[in-house]
Amino acid sequence: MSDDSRPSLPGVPSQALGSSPTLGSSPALGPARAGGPQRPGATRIAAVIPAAGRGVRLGPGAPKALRALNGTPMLVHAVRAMAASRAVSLVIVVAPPDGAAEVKSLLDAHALPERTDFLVVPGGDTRQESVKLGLDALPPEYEIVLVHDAARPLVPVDTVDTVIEAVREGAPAVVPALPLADTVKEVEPADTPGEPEPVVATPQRARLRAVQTPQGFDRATLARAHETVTDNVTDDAGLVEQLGLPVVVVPGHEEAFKVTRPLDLVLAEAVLARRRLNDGF
Ligand SMILES: Nc1ccn([C@@H]2O[C@H](COP(=O)(O)OP(=O)(O)OP(=O)(O)O)[C@@H](O)[C@H]2O)c(=O)n1
Ligand SMILES: C[C@](O)(CO)[C@H](O)COP(=O)(O)O
Repeated sequence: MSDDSRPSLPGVPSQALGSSPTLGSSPALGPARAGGPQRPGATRIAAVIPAAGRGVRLGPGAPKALRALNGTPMLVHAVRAMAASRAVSLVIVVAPPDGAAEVKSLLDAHALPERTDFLVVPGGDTRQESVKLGLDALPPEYEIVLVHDAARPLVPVDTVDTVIEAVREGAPAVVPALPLADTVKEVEPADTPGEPEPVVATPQRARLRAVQTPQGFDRATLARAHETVTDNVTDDAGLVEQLGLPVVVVPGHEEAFKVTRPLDLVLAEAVLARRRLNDGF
């Protein structure tokens, strides 16, 4: 059991809405709990969390989003990171296609903020497809949407709020990013793994940024990008770039790193331990 499972916290169990095929054509929009009080006219902001990946690079085991960090599933950390922003009133979790019910139960069993609504929908074969499925479940009144990897469970709330602020100020797409520590080479990829790869170019490092999530969007722009761009790209802002629209960069955070390989789990647990120390627990 995770270190913070709370099977019967008031207000928690009904939030995560299952999207099992038995629930009909709009399963994700089942009996949503009404969100917390909204200022009349306030812009509604939702976060979509693609969590349907297998985590092949992390090695054998449960789907990556369900792996524990300090006893709590990575996905729960990521959901809490989005819900930590008071501006976010809905979180849509895109679950492994065969695991939506399990994800719903998982969210039911963990304490999540009362003011936020939660939906669970099944994902697709690629991250891009999963994000699109999450967007399809977004109720019409949401005007700003964040897309956040479940695999970046420790992003601080200040980073989330910085992204939101830049979208509110009018940017159609916003990415948090950090300068690179390593020099990057462009190579001619080898046909066989392990074969030498000739260097083609050395991009100027000062012009490069490592991009994180949450990425923030004007909802209509992101929906259009997902509907019209057919190339498979590795992040959502890349789709918006292909529409010819500007993408704004704001400062990322080193704790927003992506848990991709086994060593990243070690780092994530160390970050959590440091937070506990700093919080005096
Ligand atoms: N079909 C997919 C593939 C990925 N993702 C999500 O996209 C995020 C970033 O992807 P990545 O870190 O590459 O996760 P995996 O695809 O699980 O990792 P791997 O490539 O090692 O299998 C993750 O939160 C992952 O769950 C998703 O929702 N649907
Ligand atoms: C979206 C992303 O996290 C930005 O860095 C990244 O592109 C996801 O890549 P992945 O290969 O799906 O992990």
